[in-house]
Amino acid sequence: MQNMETRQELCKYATKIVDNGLVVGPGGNISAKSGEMMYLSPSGFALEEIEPEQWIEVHIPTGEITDIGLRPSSEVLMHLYGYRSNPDIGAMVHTHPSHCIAFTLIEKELPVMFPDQAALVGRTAYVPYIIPTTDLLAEAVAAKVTEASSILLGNHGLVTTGRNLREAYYRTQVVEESAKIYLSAKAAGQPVPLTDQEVDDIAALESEDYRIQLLQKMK
Ligand SMILES: C[C@H](O)[C@@H](O)[C@@H](O)C(=O)COP(=O)(O)O
Repeated sequence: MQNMETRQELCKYATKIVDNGLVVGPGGNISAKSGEMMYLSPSGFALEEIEPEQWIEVHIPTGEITDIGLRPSSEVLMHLYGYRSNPDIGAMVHTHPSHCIAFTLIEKELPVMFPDQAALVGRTAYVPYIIPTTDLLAEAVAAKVTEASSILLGNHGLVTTGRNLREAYYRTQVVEESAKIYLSAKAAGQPVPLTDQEVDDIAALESEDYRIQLLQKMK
């Protein structure tokens, strides 16, 4: 079996995603890149039920799928185009977090509100509702993954990217927490986000060390 380490890592984060309520039932799909291959969840599975050998191998340059008798996620194009669009991406996580979806029902642009959000995620992009699983949605997401590591999908969910699964997963958690904070602040009054200058100051501070410290803190 090729790339057992990547497959095991995928199983680990698939379970965390479910345990943290970021999807329910058979929702969501995740992938990780290894060389020219991506390993993607099969379609219709609850993420935590996927066994290491069931992750679907897809050749990123050609889109060729290694046949193991399971269908790849219906969002295969979204993952494929994402890796093609931004070669720095090592993992992609698509979830349906409830506060993110609620946020997109009333707003589009998620403001940057607190330092960990600025440092770990930065600005979140937005794609209006497009029918799931379509080439159109895949193209729209691929156009955003060069400018943002998190993309809210209107009336649908969230896509995050990272250099690895851990980074993409933490970003999912932070964006969901941000949407939750925004919605509770909005219910109480008018949220006051960080200014552009304050966000840029965090980005300037953002030596790799600072990010790594934050990531370790969040372990
Ligand atoms: C409409 C689907 O739920 C879509 O959002 C899809 O991305 C999903 O979450 C699960 O589909 P797969 O099991 O095919 O990955």
